[in-house]
Amino acid sequence: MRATLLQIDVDPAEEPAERRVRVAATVRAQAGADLVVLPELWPVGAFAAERFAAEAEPVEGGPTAEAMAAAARDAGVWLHAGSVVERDPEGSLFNTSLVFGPDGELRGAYRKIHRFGFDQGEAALMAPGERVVGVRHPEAVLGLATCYDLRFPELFRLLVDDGAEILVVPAGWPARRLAHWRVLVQARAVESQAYVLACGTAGTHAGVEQAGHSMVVDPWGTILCEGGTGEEVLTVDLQPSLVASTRAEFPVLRDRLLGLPRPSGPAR
Ligand SMILES: NC(=O)CCC(=O)C(=O)O
Repeated sequence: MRATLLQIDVDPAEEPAERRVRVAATVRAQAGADLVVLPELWPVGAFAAERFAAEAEPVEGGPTAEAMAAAARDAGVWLHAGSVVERDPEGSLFNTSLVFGPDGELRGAYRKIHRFGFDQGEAALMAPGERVVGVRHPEAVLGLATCYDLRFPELFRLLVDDGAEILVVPAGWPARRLAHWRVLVQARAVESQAYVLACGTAGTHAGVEQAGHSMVVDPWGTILCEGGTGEEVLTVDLQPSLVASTRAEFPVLRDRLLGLPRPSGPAR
């Protein structure tokens, strides 16, 4: 199974509409891939909070969704189109990831559950998602998470319990916390015994330098590829059967002790 991560440079000098055209052309150039992955909020930038409301769009029929559906169809690829600022019919905003099949049909949408910003930016402007989302790709079950979600292993446990074999994580991660990113991506792969495809943005927008360093990690925790800091296309071959064989040979997930009582008082 060939996976391609498109690490996109979010340059504020390029308008979202121009970026959509450029990214759609890059997706079209990936014919032959089994899965193409884009980063979090690449049309506007994950930290460009002042533009979220103006760039918000519906999940179906919005400019990013339309452009990505057409690009997936033209290339004949499964496309995790990263995320967009979604505006729902009631006017609430969400950070929503979209997955399209090779026919251009929307196969899954995930609203980011953990919003970043500690009461500012995304956390102040967007509503949280409330649903754990998996998508059945012909080769493996995809488990969806977004950026800051990486810090919440309990979400990944739920994804694994729902059958996820490839965890797909679009991100807009700052360079300042690159060390966290690398550890967290690897940790989610090791504890889940799953592939992690973590696709970040490059460049600097809203004064926040992006880490880049998109990564693919296998179920044993081995880093199969890692990007640099600029715009980049990373292609890697995955072996989905490795998920089941790793879980069978080293059955750590089987040893989970569920239902432990919560501590009844402070530890002494
Ligand atoms: N876009 C994000 O979710 C950023 C997350 C982040 O910067 C962090 O967890 O650190």
